[in-house]
Amino acid sequence: TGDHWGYGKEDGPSAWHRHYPVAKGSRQSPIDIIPDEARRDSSLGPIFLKYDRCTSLSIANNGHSVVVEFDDSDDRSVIQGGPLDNPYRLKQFHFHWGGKGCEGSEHTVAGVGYASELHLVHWNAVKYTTYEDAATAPDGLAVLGIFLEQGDDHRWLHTITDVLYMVKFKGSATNFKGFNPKCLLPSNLHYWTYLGSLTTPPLHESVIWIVLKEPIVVSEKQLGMFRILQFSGEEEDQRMRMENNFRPPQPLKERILKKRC
Ligand SMILES: Cc1ccn(O)c(=O)c1
Ligand SMILES: [Zn+2]
Repeated sequence: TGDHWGYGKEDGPSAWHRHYPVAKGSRQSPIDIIPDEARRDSSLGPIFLKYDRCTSLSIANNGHSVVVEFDDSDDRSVIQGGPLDNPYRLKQFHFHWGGKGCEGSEHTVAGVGYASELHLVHWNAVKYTTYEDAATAPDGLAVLGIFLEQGDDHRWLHTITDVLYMVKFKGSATNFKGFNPKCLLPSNLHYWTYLGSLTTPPLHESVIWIVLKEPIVVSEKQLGMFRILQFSGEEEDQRMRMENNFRPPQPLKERILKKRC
């Protein structure tokens, strides 16, 4: 049992449509962002990230990425403003990355990918009772996407990379309290926004995407730490290094990409 999908040749993004036909839907993610084609929308205000009282709980390897889970039992940490009609509660964040020296982001900008992409997943607890309900609703989730560019060491990312050895195998998890993802934000919160989907199965078309224009900078050494993770469990014989866990861009179809400069 468990997930039958992955990022390999047989079970990767090009095969996901067999079990998840919405993969060929009208609002799939990620997309290639073409800045010149993004429409400036005067109704789009700034986004506000109220993470000061956030409560991280654990860090885990779910066989597809490394995920930091938060206590989302109240509105202590939310994203609001921008394209959002109400606050969305922070539930988890995770990363997508490539192989050594290769691109690994999900969104691309004018056809160019970044080394990695951080996704902060929030859900609409005003309209929906549970995350699961929100995850299937057209305005249920808001995911903040942040590009990671290779360069100097990131001052705070080591807080995460230092504990990755504890969640090397699929299904492993450990306590991870007191981490505030505010330290992973770039200085400028200008963004693109569009209506899309989860980028992993079940690929629900329930995400209001907010992708920041300014990447954060992390070192190749820090990126390399993510590659000690394995897709496979400790008991499985073939060792499968966790890398290239990204879905390529999907057709924009009838959607408009908007921006707030
Ligand atoms: C909810 C969810 C699940 C997977 N990914 O990649 C996302 O970006 C968001
Ligand atoms: Zn993601």
